[in-house]
Order: sequence, then structure tokens, then C-alpha cells
Amino acid sequence: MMKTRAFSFLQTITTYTSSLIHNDNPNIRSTFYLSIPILVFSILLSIRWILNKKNPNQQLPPGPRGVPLLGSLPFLDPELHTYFADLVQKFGPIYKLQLGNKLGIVISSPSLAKEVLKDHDTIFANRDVPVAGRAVTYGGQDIVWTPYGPEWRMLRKVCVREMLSNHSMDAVHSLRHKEVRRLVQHIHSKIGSPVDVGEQMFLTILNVITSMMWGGTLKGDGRTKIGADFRQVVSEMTVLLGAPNVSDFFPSLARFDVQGIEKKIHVQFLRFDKIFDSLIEQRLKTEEGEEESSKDFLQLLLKLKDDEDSKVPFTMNHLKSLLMDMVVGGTETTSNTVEWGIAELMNKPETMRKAQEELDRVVGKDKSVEESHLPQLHYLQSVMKEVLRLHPALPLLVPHCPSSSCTVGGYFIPKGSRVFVNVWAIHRDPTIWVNPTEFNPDRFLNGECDFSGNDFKYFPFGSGRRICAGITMAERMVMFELATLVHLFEWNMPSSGKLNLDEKFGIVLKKAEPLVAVPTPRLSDPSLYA
Ligand code: HEM
Repeated sequence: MMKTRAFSFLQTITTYTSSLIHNDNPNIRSTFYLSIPILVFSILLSIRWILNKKNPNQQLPPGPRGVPLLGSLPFLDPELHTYFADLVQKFGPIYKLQLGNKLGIVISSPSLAKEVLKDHDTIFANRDVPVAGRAVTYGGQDIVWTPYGPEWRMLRKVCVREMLSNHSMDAVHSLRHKEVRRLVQHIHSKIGSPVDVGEQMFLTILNVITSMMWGGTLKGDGRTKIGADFRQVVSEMTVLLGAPNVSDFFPSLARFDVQGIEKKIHVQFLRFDKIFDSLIEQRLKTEEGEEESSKDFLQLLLKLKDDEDSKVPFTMNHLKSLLMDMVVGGTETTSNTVEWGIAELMNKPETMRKAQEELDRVVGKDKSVEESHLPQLHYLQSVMKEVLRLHPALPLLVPHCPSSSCTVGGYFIPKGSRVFVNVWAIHRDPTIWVNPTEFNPDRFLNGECDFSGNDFKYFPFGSGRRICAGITMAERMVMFELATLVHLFEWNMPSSGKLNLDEKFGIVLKKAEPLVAVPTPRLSDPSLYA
């Protein structure tokens, strides 16, 4: 039946075509020839559509229709994490969004996240490098954006082994101690006046990271002034990295940089690049005269660069990209988490009191918090987990990109799609969490969830091969800063201020309004603040 219909359809087309070709009117003939490419294109599109329909393995996930050419781009809300979460109601836990020429796939359930990050880990361990990411990492030569393969493995191994492992962290324990003491002194000097909590956390983690990397810290006036500049640069970079960019969705338009994102981020990039160049130059100069200088990360990297035997060459661009990853990737994520922690505790005084009681019990009222106390602070660990549940620093992780086409949730996911795993939405799913929007650290007290990425209802650091490279440092710094601030100070809003817990999306989630709070000393021994 089908065959007969197809045959008679073909016969009609052939007769009609032949009449047009042999038509005496030259206008009709030329119109016919002009319409051939359009006809061929339409036939090809129809064949693709029919094939997709016929083969269930090639069925794309559902999703909004969008408008011709642009797809859903005109409707994207800048608060991508909540916008994506809202669409789940209509399209379910896996849906597609046509973003210009790019196909976006949004995943919002534990079982689908497991398929992407565990079952098909190798395929999804790739990245779709945005123009802005490429611009700040010497063409995408860092850990975050390098495609999955030997180069990425080499970079990640270098970083984790030499700087971010438990062993390396233990070796530089005194640097963290020194910076946290400096933080306490600074806050104590501001007693009774408003303090920008996020800024102070940022300066502390920045100093920890830079002192580990090249032995440099900001002190005195420079700590606040230069540190605040650094913070602004990092913050602008992460906002630009998270912003939807026409150049990514229409690569052929990338050279026009329609929104000016590449230009803006390049300006910020140059500021860092200049700092890195001068640090490297200084280090190379001092090394000429020294037999054995201090073994910081930069020195190890410079040595690696000169190692001609290594299988994957380590270049100066790799070196600078790694410095960039640590400074940009490690600072805002960590400092925003502590800022959220203090804000949530201030908003729920009974949780603040519980945390303080635990600190008084474990540390005492006559001592300062040391890193050795942290494993015994079970309630505070639950506070940290709860903060990262409600406000995961990277709410959509870093988007993944399949290196070959595959099937997820029964749907076809084409090679090269941009895959957003909405960990923020999973962490607030009412079918998984009781009263999901309530800040309640008690839910973690049974020790059930950890950061290993094996539990797909809770994975603030991601999961699988691309899991965060800095978990050890992040955990230690968040806990150490949080414990110290809660143990030594009471925090209140300025009389004119109101605590605001709204979020603002960038690639890194932040508070819509910075937390500016007034500290007062909590303990009576003045030597704890010196
Ligand atoms: C609370 C603090 C932090 C959180 C919540 C966090 C979270 C994450 C997440 C969700 C990812 C992406 C995982 C994925 O794509 O699936 C990531 C990647 C990464 N993070 Fe973190 N991070 C934090 C702190 C740090 C720190 C302190 C460092 C280093 C100093 C760091 C270095 C990195 C790097 C290098 C990557 C890229 C890994 C790769 O692509 O292979 N992060 N982080």
C-alpha cells in the first residue's frame, strides 16, 4: 500500500517536473531551476525528520519550540538555574533547548545525572569550550576547558599531586593558619562597624592560594585595596563566563563579538597575564643565583616546563593557565560558600547557637580553632553541607559535552551538545528532600551524604572524571574560616540593614546583595584576637 502510494507520488512529481523543464515560457523555466536548491534542502530536512521519527534511538528529548533561527535564545532568563528548573515542570527531567546553532540539553534528576556523569562518564568528560573560557585560558589550555585526554590528565595530575592533595595541603598548614589569624585581626580591628564578609573571605583564600603558588601575599593596606581589585576582576570574569554568548551559539558570528563579551573578558585576562609574567620573570631571575629556593608551586611548574623527557609537553601557556585556574576557580567558589554560611546562620539563630555550642565544647572558650579540631565539628560539617546543598557554588556544574552521540534517559544526545546538569534543582527537589528550601543542617547529621560524587542526589563538587580538583582545599578552607568566624564573633545586621538571601547567577552562584554585617567579640580572652 505504502509502496503504491510512494510510486504514484513519484510519478506525479516526474510528470510535473518534465512539464516545467520543457515549458516554452523562459520565466517559468528559470523559476524552476532556482527552486531546485530549496526543494533539495527541504527534502533532506524531511528525510532527517522522518529518520528521527522512525528510529526511536534517535529521538531527541522534548523541549520548547523556540523561534526560527534563534530557538530559545530570546527567552533565556539571566538566572539560568531557576529558569532551567522551572522548565522541568513542563518538559520533565531531561529536555532540549535549541540555542541558536547549538543544542542544549538540561538534566535535572539523580538517575539521569548518574547516566551522564557515571555510566557514560568517558563520553561526557569533554567540554564545549565557550569563547570567553578560551579567551582567559590561553586558548583553553587549562584543566577546566582542556578536552578529556592525555593533556588534561597531565594537567590534572600536576595540580592535584603538587598542590591540592591531602599531603600537599598538610605540608602548607602553617600558611592557612597565618592567613586565618590575619583575618581575625582584621575583623577585630573593625569591631562594631560593618564588614563585607565575602570580601574578607575572598582576601583570605586568595592569600592562601597565592602563597602556596608563588609565596606572595597581600598585607596591610594592599590586602584590602589590591585584594579588592583582584576580587572585582575574578567576579567580572565569572559573570562573563556564565553569560549566554551569541558567539557560542552562532560560531560563524564569533568574530563580530556581538555582545562584546570576548573583548571585556580579554581586558580582565590581560591584567592577570601581566601579573603572571612579572611573577615568572622575578622567579626566573632569583633562581639563577640560588641553588635551592623555596619549593612553591610555581617553581615546580617551571621545572616541569623544562623537562624535555615528559610524554606530554608542558608549555608556558599550560603553566599560566594552571595559575589562572587556581586563582579564578578556587577563590570565589570558596569565599561565596562561607559568606552564604554566615548569612544562613544569622538568619536562623538557633542553628548559629548550636554551631557555637559545639565549638565551645570541642575547641573551648579559651583557645582558637585549629585545623586539627575540624574533623570533630560534626554539626559545623552539616552546616557546610547544607550551605552547599542550597547554594552549590556552580549550580549547573561546568557544562559537559559528549565526544560522541549517545543515549540518555532513552533519548538521543548528539555529539557536541552542551549538557547542563542542574545540581541546584536536584538539591531542591521536593521528591528527594523534606522541606527543600528550608536551611536545616540537621538533615546531614546522620553522615549519609558526602562530597565523593557517588550519591546523585547530592554532588556540589560534581562527579566522575571531571569532579572538582580542589575539594580538599575547599573543604578545609570553608570549615576553617566558618569555624573561626562563628567561634570568635557574634554577627548582626547593621541597624539600617535587612538580611537578604536572594541569589544571583554567574557561572558561580553568589548573593544578590553582599553580606555586610557587624561583628562583636564573643569570647572574653583578648589574646584570641591578637
Ligand atoms: C566550595 C568550593 C568549591 C566548589 C563548590 C567547587 C565545585 C566545582 C564543580 C561543581 C566543578 C565542575 C565539575 C563538573 O564539571 O562536573 C569544579 C571544577 C573544578 N574545580 Fe572546583 N569547586 C570549589 C573550589 C575549588 C578550589 C578551591 C579549587 C582549586 C584551588 C578548584 C578547582 C577546580 C578545577 C581545576 C576544576 C576543573 C576540573 C576539571 O574540569 O577536570 N575548585 N569545581
